[in-house]
Amino acid sequence: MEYVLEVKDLQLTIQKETIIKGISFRVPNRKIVALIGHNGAGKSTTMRAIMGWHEKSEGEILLQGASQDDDFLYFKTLFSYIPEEPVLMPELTVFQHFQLYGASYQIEEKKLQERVNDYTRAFEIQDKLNEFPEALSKGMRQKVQTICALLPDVPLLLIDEPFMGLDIYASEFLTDELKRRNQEGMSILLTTHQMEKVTDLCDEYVLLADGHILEAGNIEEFNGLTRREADE
Ligand SMILES: Nc1ncnc2c1ncn2[C@@H]1O[C@H](COP(=O)(O)OP(=O)(O)OP(=O)(O)O)[C@@H](O)[C@H]1O
Repeated sequence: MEYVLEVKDLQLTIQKETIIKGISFRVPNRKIVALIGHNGAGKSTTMRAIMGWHEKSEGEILLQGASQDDDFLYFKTLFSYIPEEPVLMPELTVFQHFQLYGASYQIEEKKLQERVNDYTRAFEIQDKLNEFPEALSKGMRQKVQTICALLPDVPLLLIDEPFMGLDIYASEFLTDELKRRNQEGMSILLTTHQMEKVTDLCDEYVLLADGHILEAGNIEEFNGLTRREADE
């Protein structure tokens, strides 16, 4: 199969307002695709629709050919997600979050332990394993969430503003790690407002504006975002 993700004619309505207005795009195998656009363009809503957090009103979403509508439990094993805002569970410690991800993605114990060690060291939170989220700074919570999503070997990683809130070292490590995991075969769909990350990391882009796709193509063809006034 040539594409890991296929979004076909996706339409989504929230409180009677159509937010996503019939978009189609694909993420090819082993590629990094940027979903870009101004605030409110519909990037996070599209991400949430792919994950099944928002019910779509029309269209189809396929991961490795498996439809979101057919076997959602299986569909969910094919991606992991870094949300824009960390959503950790207050009653679980940092390490328990990692164990939960290990169990839900059936990660082998030795591999889980290795990845937890490597990532907590790289993100400089190895001394926080027994802390609860409330004792962490926002950036540290973001790091925990990021590590959770990086633990499994999934075909597709979805990341919404991955660099926001991370310090410079963490941001550089994450950039390199995304490149490395991509080399190993993981495809990535990410949103970011940091255009230098788009050109550094991504192979292709999809430019959203007001719930439509304005342009899409190879990253070499990307000319940057015009000012919002110029779009209207
Ligand atoms: N739960 C909701 N209820 C009502 N409107 C919503 C909801 N979620 C999103 N919207 C609206 O949908 C539109 C798209 O929002 P979305 O968060 O997808 O944009 P975005 O491109 O991710 O923006 P940003 O760059 O600011 O994160 C906005 O007009 C927003 O107000």
